[in-house]
Amino acid sequence: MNNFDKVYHDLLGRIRSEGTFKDDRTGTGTYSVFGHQMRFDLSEGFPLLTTKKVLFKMIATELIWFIRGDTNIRFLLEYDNNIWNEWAFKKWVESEEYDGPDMTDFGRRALKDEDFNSIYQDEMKKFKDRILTDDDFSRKYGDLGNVYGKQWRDWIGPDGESIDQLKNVIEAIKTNPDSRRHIVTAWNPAEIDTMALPPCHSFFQFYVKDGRLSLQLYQRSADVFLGVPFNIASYSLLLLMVAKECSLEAGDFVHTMGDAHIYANHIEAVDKQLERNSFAPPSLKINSDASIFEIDYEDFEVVGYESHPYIKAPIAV
Ligand SMILES: Nc1nc(=O)c2c([nH]1)NC[C@@H]1CN(c3ccc(C(=O)N[C@@H](CCC(=O)O)C(=O)O)cc3)CN21
Ligand SMILES: O=c1ccn([C@H]2C[C@H](O)[C@@H](COP(=O)(O)O)O2)c(=O)[nH]1
Repeated sequence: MNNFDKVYHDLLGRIRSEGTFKDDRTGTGTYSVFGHQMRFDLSEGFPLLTTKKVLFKMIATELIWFIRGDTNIRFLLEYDNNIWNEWAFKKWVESEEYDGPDMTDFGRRALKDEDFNSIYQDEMKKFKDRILTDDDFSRKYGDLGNVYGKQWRDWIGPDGESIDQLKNVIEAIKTNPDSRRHIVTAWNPAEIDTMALPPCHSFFQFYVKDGRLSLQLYQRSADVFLGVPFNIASYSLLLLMVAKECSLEAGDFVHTMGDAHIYANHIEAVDKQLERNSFAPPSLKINSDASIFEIDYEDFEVVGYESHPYIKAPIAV
């Protein structure tokens, strides 16, 4: 087993053996542990898991969306990235303007009721088309509130001033590498209620030693089967980009989690994945000298990614 897949399988295995059942906001139910840490040494390759297929395009376009300070799903949909649809859709169907079929609790109902699921799929398709084609509609209902991108790039301070945390942290790494204050936080308590979902990957810190840049993330809540493979690759990609920007080598991505859970309806999928062996990890090339603020999805190249097939599982909304 390669080291990357191994530490991830260790977490799955730990939750399978020690995780206790816990109800959760989505009504799905989870097996959960509190407090877990994984470490990925990026000199060994790029941690895109190989025991199931993980879609790099979804990860890279979401990260570019954060870096641009964008909070509207239109950008994601332009790349056919559908991972945030449900949370924008929820705001739409709960709004005064929505007068279509009742979509209460659509996430869970779509799993249980086939007739409802087909009505839901129709409504979702109409919603996506409108986000892509209708500017006013998209401004109003495509926006997820002041989520990651807004806080990273345009945190509003007490006097209304804009704070660009990402730009500041990169400047500080370059000019004062030994600082212990290289921090970006998406957790803005004053704005949580504007957000479609309070930040899960909430807070990260950089660390420089011997020409190597490391990053540690605190993730308050971790959907270990669907979210975590994305989060690992996303922060590793961010680390590679910031390291390049600062002319440093990429060191370790340290992933610290609070409530690390497997949803009850992912257990079968997890057990299937746990039976698989890994391939050698891929590597990642950035084929451009553009700054992190200008980089495009097309500038990334995943080299040598061999994986087992997808394992489908429903997302808890
Ligand atoms: N319950 C939950 N888990 C999450 O991981 C999560 C949320 N909610 N809400 C916000 C974002 C959205 N994220 C998501 C959403 C969907 C997938 C997902 O379904 N992944 C599939 C393939 C997706 C596709 O093909 O479009 C996978 O197999 O990885 C992953 C991460 C991560 N976050
Ligand atoms: O990047 C992400 C975003 C979300 N998640 C998961 C973690 C939880 O399962 C849900 C959020 O629900 P809360 O009730 O707000 O904790 O989304 C993730 O793993 N990674």
